[in-house]
Amino acid sequence: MVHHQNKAIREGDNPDLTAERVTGTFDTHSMAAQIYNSEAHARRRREITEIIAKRPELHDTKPFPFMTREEKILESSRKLTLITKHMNEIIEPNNSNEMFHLNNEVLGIEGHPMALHGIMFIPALTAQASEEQQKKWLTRAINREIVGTYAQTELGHGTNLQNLETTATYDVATQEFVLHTPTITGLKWWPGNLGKSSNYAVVVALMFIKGKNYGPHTFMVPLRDEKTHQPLKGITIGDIGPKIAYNVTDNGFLGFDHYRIPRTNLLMRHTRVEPDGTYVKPPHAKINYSAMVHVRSHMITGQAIMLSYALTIATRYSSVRRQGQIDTTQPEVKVLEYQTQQHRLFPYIARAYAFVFAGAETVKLYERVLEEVATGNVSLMADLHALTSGLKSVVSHYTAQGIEQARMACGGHGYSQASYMSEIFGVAVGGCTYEGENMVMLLQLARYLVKSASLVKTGQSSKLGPLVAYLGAKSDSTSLIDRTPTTGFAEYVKTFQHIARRQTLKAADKFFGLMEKGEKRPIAWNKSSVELNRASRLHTRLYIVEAFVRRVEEVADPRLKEVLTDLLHLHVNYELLDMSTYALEDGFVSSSQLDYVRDQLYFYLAKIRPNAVSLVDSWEFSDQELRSVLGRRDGHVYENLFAWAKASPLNKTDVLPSVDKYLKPLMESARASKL
Ligand SMILES: CCCCCCCCCC/C=C\CCC/C=C/C(=O)SCCNC(=O)CCNC(=O)[C@H](O)C(C)(C)COP(=O)(O)OP(=O)(O)OC[C@H]1O[C@@H](n2cnc3c(N)ncnc32)[C@H](O)[C@@H]1OP(=O)(O)O
Ligand SMILES: Cc1cc2nc3c(=O)[nH]c(=O)nc-3n(C[C@H](O)[C@H](O)[C@H](O)COP(=O)(O)OP(=O)(O)OC[C@H]3O[C@@H](n4cnc5c(N)ncnc54)[C@H](O)[C@@H]3O)c2cc1C
Repeated sequence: MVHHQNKAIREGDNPDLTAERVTGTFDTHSMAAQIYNSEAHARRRREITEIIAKRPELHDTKPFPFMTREEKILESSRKLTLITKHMNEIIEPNNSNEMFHLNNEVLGIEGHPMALHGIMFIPALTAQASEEQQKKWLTRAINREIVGTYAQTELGHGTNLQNLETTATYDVATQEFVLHTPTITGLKWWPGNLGKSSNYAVVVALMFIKGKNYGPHTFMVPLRDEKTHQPLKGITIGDIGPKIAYNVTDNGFLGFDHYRIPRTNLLMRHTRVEPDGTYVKPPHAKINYSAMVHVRSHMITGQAIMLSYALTIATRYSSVRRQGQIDTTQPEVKVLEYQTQQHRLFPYIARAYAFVFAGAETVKLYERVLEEVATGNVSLMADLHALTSGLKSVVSHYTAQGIEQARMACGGHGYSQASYMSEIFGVAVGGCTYEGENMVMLLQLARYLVKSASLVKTGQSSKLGPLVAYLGAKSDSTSLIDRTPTTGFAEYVKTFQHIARRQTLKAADKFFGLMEKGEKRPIAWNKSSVELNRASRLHTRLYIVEAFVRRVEEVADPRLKEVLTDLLHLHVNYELLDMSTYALEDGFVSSSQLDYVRDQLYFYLAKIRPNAVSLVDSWEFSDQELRSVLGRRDGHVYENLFAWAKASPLNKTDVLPSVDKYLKPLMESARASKL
């Protein structure tokens, strides 16, 4: 048997797809180790996939698009129960990476009844509950004796936390907090799994003590009777209805009617209220926002994975789909031969790699900050907040764009739910909104950039943190791209730094200038906000490029290094063209340099072409995880599309009741009236 570099090759596969895999120049298992940050983790992913493949009870009983929402919820609860029962046979206990993979394989991306339990409820209790509180709730939560969510957003307020309407008023006499929803707009609205699944929630409410508003605080709140699952007295609760996607998750509403909880249900790791109502403030005003920072830090990787789902589907399909000719004397070509198709897909393949590398760095920083905050050191919280705010916005935005490009690259079949593209898009695009609407989060990063710009302007560049140190550096007078013999990326990085620096300083100038002219700070901020967000995007895109460069520099295997270097070339040239307005406007890059950048882009599209399928195969998504007929590993698309169509519930009978009831009588009466 021949050992190929691409480990996805199997006998009997579509030969067009096998031919693509044979040309791969690198070992896809080794690339998976880069993507998943260690050989051990990549291997464990494969082992988990194999275990699941052998357990039919963990497979979908029918394709998700053929199920109603109720059926999907039932099916996902069945599988959730099974994986909870057999968890220790499948994954290492408490390994969140393995749990994430297990969920993606078995439950899929549409959510499940305990999605928020793992993503926010447990992280909130871990970071914000005191040790005593953790003994009481965290162990029960980890054991899944109770199911919880994170209830913050309201019908009338999501972004602006200071104006939430839900109040928690301290009653000194009974040592209780009274939770209350004063209006319809104060109903909690959106929290995942709040509607039907959870019996507890970490609720965010404005805390009032003796008439004083202490702002948003987090409380552990029982919602339903633990035995009967009936809502408790004083609680109004339900599902908010179907959404664009993510419909297995019961996003919910919640109202409180003077609902009492003990004082000790305020999460008190960092903040305390004494029995007499004395408030002990936390070491950082935003420390209670930790569950949001947790998701923002991890969702970068989650988004990269969803982008890669779509790219895997589109790249594999483009290798088996033949349409038209390039040379009219030759047979029809694979659509992947078209430069336009390559240009549509390959830069996003590069972005997906860039995002997953940036995501890994973000999680590392998050874990460091989590450890430091636990010991009272809050010095890096602002940096982490700025970084994750920018990354969640930029990455979710390009992920949604990339998925949509991948869908269109599949032509008509991309529009069928057999491709699963619409669900992948719908779930991923939610990331532009949840955990902070993208524009709002870019503005959070902009606050950090403006402060940094002000240090530069006042000659205090030495005080700049490592993420923004480049703002204090001097630019060359022009970019040296194409003017130096070096094949490295230093000139590109310098050019991105120049662009981000110039835009940041310019936007900050606009903001400070407006204030100097007498505008009040918030008005000046609003009038500068488009320019400020441009700076945030450019800063974040620079960070992503740098994270990509750092990773490529670390890679030792020469075959991997070569293909990753090709991808990085593609990435920097594509990004620079995409932001060429900024590069051209002060003459830092000339139009002839941009011609060079364009040529480089086309060169690397062609160079990557033989590795395209191997680059997407390296993510090692199983068919069960992808849930896409078009993206099947074996490339047998057409016969399976036909089988899928035949399985459509509409094809259970030859004549639908709607035809019997309406269309037949309509046609009959039309015929009769002609007589
Ligand atoms: C291996 C595992 C892989 C896992 C992959 C996981 C994938 C995950 C997929 C999940 C899928 C679906 C789940 C969806 C779940 C969704 C949940 C939610 O959406 S929960 C609700 C989220 N809501 C928000 O994000 C609201 C956004 N709004 C805010 O965050 C705030 O209101 C904000 C920040 C806009 C303003 O806050 P506030 O009004 O309090 O601020 P001020 O104006 O008073 O002060 C600003 C000041 O504070 C600093 N700040 C703000 N936040 C933080 C923070 N978190 N940390 C540190 N500092 C913070 C800010 O920088 C300003 O500082 P300044 O010095 O004044 O400039
Ligand atoms: C799939 C999904 C899952 C969710 N899960 C949860 C959950 O589990 N728990 C939870 O509590 N919430 C959850 N949410 C809610 C989510 O966090 C909020 O919808 C999100 O934070 C945005 O807030 P909003 O809806 O109030 O938008 P708005 O703030 O009303 O945004 C509307 C528009 O106003 C703009 N805007 C608002 N404020 C400003 C500003 N200061 N400056 C400039 N522009 C501004 C925005 O950019 C946007 O264009 C979820 C939402 C979704 C879609």
